[in-house]
Amino acid sequence: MPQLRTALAQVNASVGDVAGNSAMILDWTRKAVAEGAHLVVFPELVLSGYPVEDLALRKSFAAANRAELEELAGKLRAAGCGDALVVVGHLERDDSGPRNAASFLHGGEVVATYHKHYLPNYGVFDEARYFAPGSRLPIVRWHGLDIGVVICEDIWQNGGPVAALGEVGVDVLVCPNGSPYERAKDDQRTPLVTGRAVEAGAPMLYVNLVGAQDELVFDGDSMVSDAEGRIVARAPQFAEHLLFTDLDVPAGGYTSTTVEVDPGRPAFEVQRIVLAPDPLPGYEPLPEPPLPEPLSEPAEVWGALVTGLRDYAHKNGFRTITFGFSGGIDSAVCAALAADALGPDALHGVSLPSTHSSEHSRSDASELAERLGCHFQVQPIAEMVEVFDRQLELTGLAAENVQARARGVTLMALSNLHGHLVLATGNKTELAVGYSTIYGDAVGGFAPIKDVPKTLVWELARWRNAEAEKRGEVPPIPENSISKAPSAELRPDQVDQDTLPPYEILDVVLDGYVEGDLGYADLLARGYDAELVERVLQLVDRAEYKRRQYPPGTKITFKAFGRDRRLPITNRWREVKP
Ligand SMILES: Nc1ncnc2c1ncn2[C@@H]1O[C@H](COP(=O)(O)OP(=O)(O)OC[C@H]2O[C@@H]([n+]3cccc(C(=O)O)c3)[C@H](O)[C@@H]2O)[C@@H](O)[C@H]1O
Ligand SMILES: Nc1ncnc2c1ncn2[C@@H]1O[C@H](COP(=O)(O)OP(=O)(O)OP(=O)(O)O)[C@@H](O)[C@H]1O
Ligand SMILES: NC(=O)CC[C@H](N)C(=O)O
Repeated sequence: MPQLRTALAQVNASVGDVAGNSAMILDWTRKAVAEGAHLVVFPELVLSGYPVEDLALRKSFAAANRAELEELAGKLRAAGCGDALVVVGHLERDDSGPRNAASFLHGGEVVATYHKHYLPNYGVFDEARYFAPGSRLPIVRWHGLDIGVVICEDIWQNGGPVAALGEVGVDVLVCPNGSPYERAKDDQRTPLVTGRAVEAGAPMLYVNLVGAQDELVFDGDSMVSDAEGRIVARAPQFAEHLLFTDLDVPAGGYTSTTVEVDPGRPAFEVQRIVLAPDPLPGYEPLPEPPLPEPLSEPAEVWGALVTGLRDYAHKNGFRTITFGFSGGIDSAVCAALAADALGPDALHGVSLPSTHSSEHSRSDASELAERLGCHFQVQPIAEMVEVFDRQLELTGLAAENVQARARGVTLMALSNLHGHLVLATGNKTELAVGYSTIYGDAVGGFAPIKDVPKTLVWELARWRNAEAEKRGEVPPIPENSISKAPSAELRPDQVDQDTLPPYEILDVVLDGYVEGDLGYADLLARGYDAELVERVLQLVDRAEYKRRQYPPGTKITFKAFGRDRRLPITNRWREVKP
């Protein structure tokens, strides 16, 4: 018979909205308590939002977080939730500096606080810049069970607080997380959660944020592992969710108050808080919900891209979106994403034909709008371009790029006029090799597919159309946009493949150079053509300045351009000597 009903609140917090996040925590705790939860756990830094970046350094922000936490404890009691134990992630500051903390709230009070020990400082994370690491392990005895807490990165490193809690003995381990999505991350996450549960000898309650913050998407995927390492409950990805589990754990009682200090291992101070020493009587558990079906790879990426775009727009106050519909694959995929994220009525597509635009670019663009049921207008740019060409006597590349820039100016004017968010439609492959016009098609506020390699753009288009067919809906993307050869249409009969290697080869080489950080010799050792590798590396290195000025966009890969890959713009190092 179970003795503890737990609820994991997989919620979408907003960075900086301390009052709004607090109201959300209150609301979700009420729902959980109404369903009989004794323990409610929220994600990492849920009160401040995550990541807060340099807001962590601001004393006023840390003080507001701590004050709100204490008020929240009172509000929870006033709302009839004072008998529950609620774990809330929050920012605070003490003499050592800012802390990434999680506190236990009960009976109108903050009864114990844990400070994250391992601070991730790689990839997109900079937590050593912000937080002082903690070394105190509060263990709260609640209805006869000893409950310990660790935070996110604490389970990604060996020999830290989980090992220590395993030694002293806990009955339940809770883990609030802010773990961003990337492709195939679940292959690491699930074994980590189950492995740490086994290590601690206790069920692990892993709760992750959901929703997006700038370039990061949190996919949720909260889960519960039993002490033997079996996943017994799991929340869906990309949706808010309250995950209930009835725990049937034999209370072990603590074995020790101190942790053995191994040389080379961090020391921890165990702090015992007894709130309710006796176990609850056993009760009838809730029926166990089935584990959600894992999403297919393209469905998961699509979910991440939709979430990233929707939350960027909404959290920044945009209700509508505009960008150029060229009839090509990139703008078509961006349009399908925007329609899924904000609804077709929020999408305002614009065809911007120049003298080099083909007939199919216009017809494919209008067919896209028709299929999606979004707004659509045609704004020819030929006359604007002609004025520039004549006045500045433009030829060659300068004349080609003015077309892309006339489009950029037009779209930004429509944004100013109507308040639309402008999307830049570039994909990861183009960003890598600098295949876009700076201040031209690179303008915009958000770039939804900037971390999606071109070959994956096609795969997503085919997948999204097939999904529509399965559901008996109109496939959103015109077949011609998928099958035709990509072209910038900046001069007559131009196609991408005149100047770039075939995308199938390019993406593989880029994967080695960008994601794998391989050097020239390593790439040759993989059997790629030397001349092609040289060219690709030169293109990538030269385009750093352009990438640095590209709009933010959703991260889906292990290494996205931006925070994940920081290279100097002014840089004379060349893998291949000129
Ligand atoms: N290190 C540096 N730091 C700061 N700025 C730097 C710079 N190096 C050049 N620049 C500036 O950048 C300018 C060159 O960049 P930019 O004006 O963009 O021009 P550029 O990169 O030379 O040309 C654009 C390329 O993208 C292709 N394109 C354009 C549009 C769409 C697509 C597509 O299919 O999606 C492809 C087009 O065919 C062409 O190959 C220079 O004139 C200079 O002002
Ligand atoms: N004729 C056009 N009308 C409207 N927008 C355009 C037009 N041509 C280009 N654009 C805008 O500029 C972006 C870059 O397009 P371009 O055709 O140069 O290359 P692309 O990377 O192959 O993109 P796409 O696959 O969307 O065509 C397009 O996605 C679109 O937003
Ligand atoms: N917030 C964190 O500590 C996240 C770090 C961890 N490696 C993750 O990606 O899940």
